[in-house]
Amino acid sequence: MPSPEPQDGGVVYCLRQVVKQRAKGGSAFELCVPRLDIGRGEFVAIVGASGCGKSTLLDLLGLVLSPSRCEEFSLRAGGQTHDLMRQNEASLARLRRVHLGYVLQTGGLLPFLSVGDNARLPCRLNGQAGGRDRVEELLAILEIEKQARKKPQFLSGGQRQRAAIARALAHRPPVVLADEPTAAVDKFTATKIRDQFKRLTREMGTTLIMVTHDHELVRGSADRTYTFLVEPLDDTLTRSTLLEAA
Ligand SMILES: Nc1ncnc2c1ncn2[C@@H]1O[C@H](COP(=O)(O)OP(=O)(O)OP(=O)(O)O)[C@@H](O)[C@H]1O
Repeated sequence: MPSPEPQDGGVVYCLRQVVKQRAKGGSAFELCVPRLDIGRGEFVAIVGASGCGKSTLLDLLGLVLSPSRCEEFSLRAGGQTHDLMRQNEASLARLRRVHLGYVLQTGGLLPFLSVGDNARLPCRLNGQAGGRDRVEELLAILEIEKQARKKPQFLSGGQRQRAAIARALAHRPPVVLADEPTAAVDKFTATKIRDQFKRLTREMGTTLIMVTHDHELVRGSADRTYTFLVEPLDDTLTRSTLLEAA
């Protein structure tokens, strides 16, 4: 499968002193990312216990949340460096649509579309030609080509996750973000999906950023693993700082 862009080892995300504060009820949470550089084609795992800020970090990287403050927060994609603090909603939406792919915990497929139409949707939204062939190829590699005409509800959990992976990769984004993509399947299936996902993204030169609570799943497989140091600062404020795991 050809790469969409040359693998130049360049940085895709650059974060410096990024802080996101969230408040709920009487308590507040602060995610701190002192420094994070994510390279093209890397498989980066983000691991940690419930509530440590994994989804908050993924939502920042997915341009769904914006930092409360930062020194630098940029994305290199499409041959340009985008200062993410200087984009309006429309340009953030465009960056998301063109350059990012998502796999959600439960697939996030549209129930009224077939698996094939779900997977082709990003290509259609981006006006990309060749989506049909590309999706057929991806479904075959992911061993779900026989499910292409079915609605998601008729698939097993593992098949749904594979369909979500096909959809995330169909428009050849430089970055794919996956939030607990194997949480709903057994260990054997999770390992198989992880390996297929990793192989496909590697072949395409796509950066894969995967959130998981399951350290075992990514140990020895991810290029780098990050985790969090969680510190209660007082009765109402918890700070969680991103650290590279040993
Ligand atoms: N919409 C929100 N508004 C305010 N605070 C929130 C919101 N969503 C999450 N939080 C808080 O932010 C903190 C981090 O939550 P986050 O969902 O990022 O953790 P997580 O590691 O992904 O957890 P889990 O593994 O349970 O999904 C938690 O203290 C949570 O209560």
